[in-house]
Amino acid sequence: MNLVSIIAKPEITITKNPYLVSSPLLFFSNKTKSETSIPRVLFSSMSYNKELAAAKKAVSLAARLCQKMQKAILQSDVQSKSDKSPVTVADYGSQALVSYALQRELPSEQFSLVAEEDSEDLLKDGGQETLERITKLVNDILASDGSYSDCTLSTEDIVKAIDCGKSEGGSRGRHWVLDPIDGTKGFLRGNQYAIALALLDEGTVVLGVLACPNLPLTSIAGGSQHSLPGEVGCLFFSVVGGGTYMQPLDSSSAVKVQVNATDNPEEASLFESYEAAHSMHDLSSSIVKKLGVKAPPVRIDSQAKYGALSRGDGVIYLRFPHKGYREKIWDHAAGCIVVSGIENIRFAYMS
Ligand SMILES: Nc1ncnc2c1ncn2[C@@H]1O[C@H](COP(=O)(O)O)[C@@H](OP(=O)(O)O)[C@H]1O
Ligand SMILES: [Mg+2]
Ligand SMILES: [Mg+2]
Ligand SMILES: [Mg+2]
Repeated sequence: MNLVSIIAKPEITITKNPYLVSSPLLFFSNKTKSETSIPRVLFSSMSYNKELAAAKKAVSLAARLCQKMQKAILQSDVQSKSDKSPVTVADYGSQALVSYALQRELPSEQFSLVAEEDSEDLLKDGGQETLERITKLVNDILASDGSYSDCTLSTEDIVKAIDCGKSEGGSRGRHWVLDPIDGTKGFLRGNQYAIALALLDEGTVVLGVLACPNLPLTSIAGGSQHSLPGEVGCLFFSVVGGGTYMQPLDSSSAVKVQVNATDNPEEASLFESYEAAHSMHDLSSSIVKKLGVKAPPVRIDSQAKYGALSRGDGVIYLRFPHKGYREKIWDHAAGCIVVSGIENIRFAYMS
C-alpha cells in the first residue's frame, strides 16, 4: 500500500450556505487501485498570478496583526459568539485587513468574500470601544508596513471591510473564502493558528494561501512544536495545476513541498486537532487501528495541519465531524488546495 495522506471532506462545494458538502476522500501520493485523477484541467495557474500576489500580501499583513496581538491580548479583547466559540479583536482585525487589502490590490475586479466574522456584535451597545481598538490596530499595521498610506481607516471603513465578508458565494463567478484566524482557541493558548484565504472560481478552489505564524519552518514530526525564536512562521500557497510551495512569512524564497512518501502504515503519523471535541471520532480510531498505525499523533490547532501535511511532517489527517456539526468552507478551502495542489498526488474515494 502506498499510503501517504488521508483527509476527510476536502472537496469544497459552495452552496447558498457556506458548508462543505462532500463525502470523505483519501489522498495517496502514488498510484493505487482506486485512484481517480484530479479535475484540474479547466484552470490554468497562469490565470491567477495577480490574485496570488494580492492574497499573499493580504494574509501577510493579517499575520503581522495576529502576531502583534497574540503577545498582547487582553481579557477584554475576547468575546463569545452566539455558538459560544471565541472571537477576538485579532479575528476582526485580520478579516478587515484581508478584505481591505484584496480590494486595494485588485481594484478592477468585482469583489465577493465569504468570511467567518461579521460586525453584528461590534455594533451592539458596548461594542464601540472594541471597534475603535480594532480600527487602531489595523491602521497601525498599515502604517508600519507603509501600504496604502494615502488613507487612514475610520470605524465605518472597518465595519464595511468586515461585512464585505457576508457574500453567500455560489457556484458561479469568483468568490474569496476567508478564515481570518482559524484555530482561535489555539491563538488564545499561544499555540498554532492560521490565516486561511482561498479563491473559488466557478465553484472550484483554484488558489489557496495559508499563513501559519507559529509553525516552525522545520518539520514538527514526532510532535515537537518547539523551536528557537526566528525559526517560526510559514506561508503555504498553491494555485491549481501549479504545485504547492512554502516560504518563511518574512521572506519571499519559496520551496516546493512534497507529501511524506512512507508506504509503511506503522509510521503513518496522524494529525489531530488539539481540541479533542473536534477530532475524537470512533471512525478515526477504527481506521487508525485497522491501518496498524504505531507512530504517535501530532496534535495541533487549525489548518496548520494541512500545511504540515503538505510538507510531509505527518501522513494522515482525518476529520469526521460529530453528529449535528456542519463544516464551514473557510475551515478547509485554503488547506484543501495546499494539499491537493501537490503535483502527482492522487485521490481515491474511501469506501
Ligand atoms: N465540534 C466541532 N467539530 C469540528 N470542528 C469544529 C467544531 N467546533 C468548532 N470547530 C471548528 O474547528 C476550527 C478549528 O479547527 P481545529 O480543530 O483543526 O483547530 C474552528 O475554527 P475557528 O477557530 O476559525 O472558529 C471551528 O470552526
Ligand atoms: Mg471561529
Ligand atoms: Mg476556522
Ligand atoms: Mg476563525
